Amino acid sequence: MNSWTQGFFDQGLAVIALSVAAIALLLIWRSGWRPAALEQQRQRARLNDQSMRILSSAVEQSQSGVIIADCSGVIEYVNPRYTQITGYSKDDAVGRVAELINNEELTDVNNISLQEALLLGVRWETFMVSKRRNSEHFWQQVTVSPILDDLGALTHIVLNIEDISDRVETQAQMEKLAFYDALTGLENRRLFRDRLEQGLKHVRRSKQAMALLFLDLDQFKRINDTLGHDAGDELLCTVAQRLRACVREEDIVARLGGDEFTILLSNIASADDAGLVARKILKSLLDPVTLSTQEVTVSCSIGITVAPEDSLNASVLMRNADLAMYRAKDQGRNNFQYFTDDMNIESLARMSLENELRIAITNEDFVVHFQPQMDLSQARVCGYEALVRWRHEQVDVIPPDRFIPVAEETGLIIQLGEIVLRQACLQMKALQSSGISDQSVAVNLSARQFRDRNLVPMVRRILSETGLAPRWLELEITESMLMDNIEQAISILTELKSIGVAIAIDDFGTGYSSLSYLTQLPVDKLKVDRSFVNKLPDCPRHTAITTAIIAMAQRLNLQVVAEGVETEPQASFLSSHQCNIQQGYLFCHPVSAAELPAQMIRMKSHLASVTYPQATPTAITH
Ligand SMILES: Nc1nc2c(ncn2[C@@H]2O[C@@H]3COP(=O)(O)O[C@H]4[C@@H](O)[C@H](n5cnc6c(=O)[nH]c(N)nc65)O[C@@H]4COP(=O)(O)O[C@H]3[C@H]2O)c(=O)[nH]1
Repeated sequence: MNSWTQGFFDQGLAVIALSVAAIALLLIWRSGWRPAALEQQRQRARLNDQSMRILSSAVEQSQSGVIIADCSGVIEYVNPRYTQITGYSKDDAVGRVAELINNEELTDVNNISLQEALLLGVRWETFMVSKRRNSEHFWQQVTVSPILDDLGALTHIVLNIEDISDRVETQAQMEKLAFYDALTGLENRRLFRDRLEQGLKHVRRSKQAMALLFLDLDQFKRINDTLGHDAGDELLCTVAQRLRACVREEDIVARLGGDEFTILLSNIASADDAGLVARKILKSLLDPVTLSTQEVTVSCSIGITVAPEDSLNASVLMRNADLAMYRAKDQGRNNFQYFTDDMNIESLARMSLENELRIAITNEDFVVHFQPQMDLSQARVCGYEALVRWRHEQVDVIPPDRFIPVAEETGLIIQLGEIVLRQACLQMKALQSSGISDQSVAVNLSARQFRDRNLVPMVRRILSETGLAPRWLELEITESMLMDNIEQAISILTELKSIGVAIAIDDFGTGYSSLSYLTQLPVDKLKVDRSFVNKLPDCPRHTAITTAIIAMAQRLNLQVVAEGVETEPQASFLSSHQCNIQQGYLFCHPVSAAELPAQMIRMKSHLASVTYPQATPTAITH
């Protein structure tokens, strides 16, 4: 081959080679194979793999149970948490139809059915009770998410399951705390009020009657104080059970607090039905209750109001029933009373009395009257009882029986008591300055004052303010005040005695005092109640009681005072039985301080004209 031929041949080969390479490149190009794209594709596949791995490990380790089912609901996958929650393993679940999917009744919180949600391709959520493999029920929150293909057709369904049993339980407990009484398990005031409102709506619609009963246990405080709070709690639980047993399933029984209960009787035929239930309750409560070792009997007072007759307003009905309950208490307890309109009038009058009393206390519109106490053995006045009167603009003078109970209930007695004590001490001090000696003044303490923490400092302060020596002040407390809590009473009395004042027990004989407790009390005087004195000397029972009290006082070295002495035979009987200190209309009515000097002259001449029999003291054998 010549050099040209050789050259031509070489050139031809090179062209062919280039062409082949170009075609090959073209083919490669057309086939889409490019080195960079190939690399990208590989990378994408790697990323896909990686994210699949991440996703599947996230699903595997998820704290929610996950089920993946095909479009017909057949389970293809469940994660370990699902097994943990339900107890069903992968093998148990895969291949089965997820029952949830085929349940056409299921509706989510937004009121859309599961089937509708799957059709629409939207998320669906609900809360439901389900069963674990071991048959235990549990609360679950289920979220269903449909997986659609490019054309929007359903290919798979993903179910997320949360075990919310603990949350539901906590919520239920919180609701219980908010709506139920922790001690008795009965509904509380809040829920009762709600039920009452609901009940009233029903009454308005159906025209059916409904009754509201308000119950308060009689003397519960005494049981609580004497037997302790645990016994009190036990009693309240027993009462709650008995109340529930007296009414129908659909009736509501609630504890408002303390010893107050309410009952809502729905759909009653007539108001008499409520009376029947009240009678049943009174009877059932009278069965004795054994509290630890002690057997007690409890009664209650019940007020009844009826809707729509009395009102269709919840607050009014509550107030009506409360007023009727107080009427039942006033009627001697252990009975029931229906609400009547006059109770409203009474309560309005009481409210206005309370308001006026507040103003009177601010203005100190009170005057203290003094009733002399006579010592018949020495024919002289030995002291006075201070008795408060309210100087009212329109009524002139209001007696204490009308306003002391209101002052006591409202707590105004604390301020009023201080006003009385100050006036009494000032007056006594004035009498002493006018030359009178050997006379003391007795001031009544109410139950609330007696338990007031500031009582002792207040007495001390008034004595120092007025300059009256403590030995000329006597404080009168009633027997029932002592019986409420004997230990506490002893400690208060001991503190009062340490100031140097004397203590008298008023209305003695009306409570249930026994000699054993009387010996423990640091007291100086017993006052025989006027209910015994006024039947002397003819009533054998009252003469027996009076002489027994006098004998008891002597044995305990206590002074004895008879109050309410109205006749000479009463005075003679008492002095012949060694009760020489007497007080009553026979000698003098309670009078203002200004009237006292004139009364003293009158009494002196009275005492000079009568001789009272004096008993020779009998030797007391202990
Ligand atoms: N039938 C009759 N009654 C007589 C006779 N002698 C006195 N009385 C009345 O008997 C009451 C005696 O007072 P009390 O038993 O402590 O009973 C007192 C006392 O419990 C209470 N009270 C009066 N003043 C005060 C006070 O300042 N504080 C407190 N906490 N209570 C007071 O009001 C109650 C009634 O007081 P008053 O109406 O002043 O009634 C007084 C007095 O006027 C009598 O011979 N026959």
